[in-house]
Amino acid sequence: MSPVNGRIPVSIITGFLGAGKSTLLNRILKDPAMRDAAVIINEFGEVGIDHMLVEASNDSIVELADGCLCCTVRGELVDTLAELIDGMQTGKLKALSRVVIETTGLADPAPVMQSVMGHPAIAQHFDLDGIVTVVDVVHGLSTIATYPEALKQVAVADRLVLTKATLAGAAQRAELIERLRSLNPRADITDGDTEEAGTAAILANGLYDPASKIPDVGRWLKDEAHAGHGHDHGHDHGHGHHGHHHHHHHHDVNRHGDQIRSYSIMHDQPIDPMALEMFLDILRSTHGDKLLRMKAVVALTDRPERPLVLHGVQTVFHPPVRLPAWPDPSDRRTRLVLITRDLPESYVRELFDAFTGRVQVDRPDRAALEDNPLAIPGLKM
Ligand SMILES: Nc1nc2c(ncn2[C@@H]2O[C@H](COP(=O)(O)OP(=O)(O)OP(=O)(O)O)[C@@H](O)[C@H]2O)c(=O)[nH]1
Repeated sequence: MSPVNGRIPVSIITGFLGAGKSTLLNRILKDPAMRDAAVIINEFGEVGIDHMLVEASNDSIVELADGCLCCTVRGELVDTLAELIDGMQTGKLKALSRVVIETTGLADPAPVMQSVMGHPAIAQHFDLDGIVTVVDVVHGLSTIATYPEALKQVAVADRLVLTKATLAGAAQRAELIERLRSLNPRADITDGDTEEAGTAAILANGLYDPASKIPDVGRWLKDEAHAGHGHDHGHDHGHGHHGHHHHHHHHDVNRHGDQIRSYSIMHDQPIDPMALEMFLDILRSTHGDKLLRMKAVVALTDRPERPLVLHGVQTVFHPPVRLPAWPDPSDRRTRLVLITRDLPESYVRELFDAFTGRVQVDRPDRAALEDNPLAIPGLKM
């Protein structure tokens, strides 16, 4: 793959929380055609987990050495793209064949696209080469109906990749496809479990053409162009966003309404597997519907040197996976990142503390909760 017109193709992988973006990206990165690609991963929450998982779950150390470059966005997307150009011009980076941007699950794709298409200095060097939207067959329909971001992600796609079909029925899949077609008649629809879905070819979709999309897409892009680059997307409300994450305004979780919150929990000591299981059980059974996304890398008392990776997507908890080792052996702290709707951080934190032994005055501890799960603080909210 060599850049067209001297400009570098940029592909965006988007899709709602937990749809399977990173899983797909990990597969694509194994394609030799991705050797000279740069990957930009956006995530929110003050603790990064995605970069650990992307690196850990593909043998990308080799791919990195081969020239596949992984970087986590530190500032705005535009700055990052500008840095890539600068790196190539000063010889610090070899010529890139492609850039792939994985957005957060709540990303409104319009500002991301606008960064590439609407910024003169960037557009001189990069061409938007397609938007791949990952849609989870289990949650797709309800997610599109509930979250405008999910609907936009589908409407702007050049290609839709369906995941988790084996966890859903054929009728559910057919109904989803019908809805996807009504929102986006032209996008190619690819099954995520096919070989084709895991290759670089699905990123190459020809140059982006808003005219072929439903009329709203053009309007969204115009809205973003009007909004300019320096506008304020919301306030911090004192939750969760520190340091460089202030710059992530494209992905500021607070842009998505007051009820949606992202927060993280860190823990220094290995956790008893039973305690973890009970914490998750109670969280899921009492408030699973409010848990949009949970990602965790956990040190268990049983083999703390091999962290457990947990993925919760709404009410579905995927089978946990043990990593062979910590991505960064010098930091073996447990991290949980949660994205919730109408579920306060204090509730989750107190529940976690109750099971991991950080008992507080006036709060039920683990023994009390095992006796009477209804003693959970906030349960009667
Ligand atoms: N059964 C099944 N599980 C899948 C499939 N694709 C992804 N998963 C699982 O779904 C969970 C979430 O996948 P990710 O790839 O992390 O999803 P994501 O879209 O990157 O998540 P966010 O970055 O949080 O938005 C993981 O446990 C994956 O193993 C699929 O096609 N089938």
